Amino acid sequence: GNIDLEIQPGLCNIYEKSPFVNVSQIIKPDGLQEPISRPAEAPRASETPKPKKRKKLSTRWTTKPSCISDEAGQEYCVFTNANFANGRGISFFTTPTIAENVKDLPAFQEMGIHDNINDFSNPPWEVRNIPGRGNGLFATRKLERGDLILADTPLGVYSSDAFFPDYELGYKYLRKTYEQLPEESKKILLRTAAHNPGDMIMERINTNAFAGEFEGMNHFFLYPETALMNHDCRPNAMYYHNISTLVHSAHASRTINIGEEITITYLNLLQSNNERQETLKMIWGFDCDCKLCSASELSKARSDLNIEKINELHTTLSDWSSASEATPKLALNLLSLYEKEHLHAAVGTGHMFAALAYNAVGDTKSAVKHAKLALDAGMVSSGSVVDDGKDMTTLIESPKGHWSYMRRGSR
Ligand SMILES: C[S@@+](CC[C@H](N)C(=O)[O-])C[C@H]1O[C@@H](n2cnc3c(N)ncnc32)[C@H](O)[C@@H]1O
Repeated sequence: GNIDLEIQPGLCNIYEKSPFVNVSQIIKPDGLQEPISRPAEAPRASETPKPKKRKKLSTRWTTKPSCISDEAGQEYCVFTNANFANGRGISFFTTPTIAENVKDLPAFQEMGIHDNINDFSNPPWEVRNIPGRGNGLFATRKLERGDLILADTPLGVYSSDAFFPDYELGYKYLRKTYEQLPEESKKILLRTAAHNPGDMIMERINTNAFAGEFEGMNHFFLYPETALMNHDCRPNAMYYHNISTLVHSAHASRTINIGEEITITYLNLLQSNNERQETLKMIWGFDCDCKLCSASELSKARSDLNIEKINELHTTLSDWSSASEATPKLALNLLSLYEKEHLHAAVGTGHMFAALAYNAVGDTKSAVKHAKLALDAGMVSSGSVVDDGKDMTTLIESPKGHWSYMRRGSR
């Protein structure tokens, strides 16, 4: 299944949105990574980025693009830059317009931007093969919350529209995205799992790729090292995807002991046990036997109830209308539900809700406290770390000047 990425300025967020019909897919979104919705008119700190000095790199495609078009005449081409990310290479299968825009991204423009990325010389994990789940990553060093697990760039970025008009032809072009990569990268790509027989590249996209909107169209991103992580419904790692650098990174969301498997979630965790298990079976072809999936019926029912409450609290706390029933107390309830449900990765989001809820009733002291806690947890709390982080920083600097101040009056 595809992991669904919602792309935002500078970043993209991974969670379930529009499912990709047709493609069975990749890794799924994480319901915990949704940015907190703010009132539409709220000024966003992220709207005034500082201009960066950029060193121009050569961004020529290293292979002449080859193209197909659909019935409407829309062209999709294979674009490869074998020098991308210090020689790792990258292929796109997308429209010429998008390929042109991509060249302007910091990923292609900023010298040295990938210098510490794709470095697997001394990782805090090793790959182990476990019967019934294939390869997985296991910690070889103790990791603390926030520690980097890995950061990689994609070997392929594929528009979901590119290969559907005619599968046979589409697969031929998918094959080119692979063939045109450097030899070493081809090997890395082939090491990823394909859980169904079929087209060699398509099936790897289905099993491993993240899906999301990119330059206004749905795309799949194949991150080959990220792809080594197995799923758990209460994972110990969180990931985020930076759409301007094309770097995907995973961090520990709690302490991970030596020998423990490092896991992420493939789907929105804020669903019931049955929903999650059905999706995992249907899209990734496995019966989930993680701790939560194997718990007693009673524990699962309790957990489902907590998840329902969490979803309700998200809705209430995101309501900035005059009828809003949001209070700081509800935000604290939310935080304790995350704890109870072992949704470690969500703690930052919970503090963010609390900071806003306190500030909205004029308790600036508690607001600043929670904003600081949100920032502390921030690295792993949210797909929109950049925006939310900036928002929290603004709140800490001047709670009374923040858009949320007294928005809900005093209660
Ligand atoms: C992104 S890959 C993960 C790495 C994969 N195990 C490998 O060998 O490269 C996704 C595939 O791994 C397997 N998988 C992931 N999580 C699993 C789990 N919790 N239990 C069993 N199989 C799992 C499934 O076959 C799934 O389609």
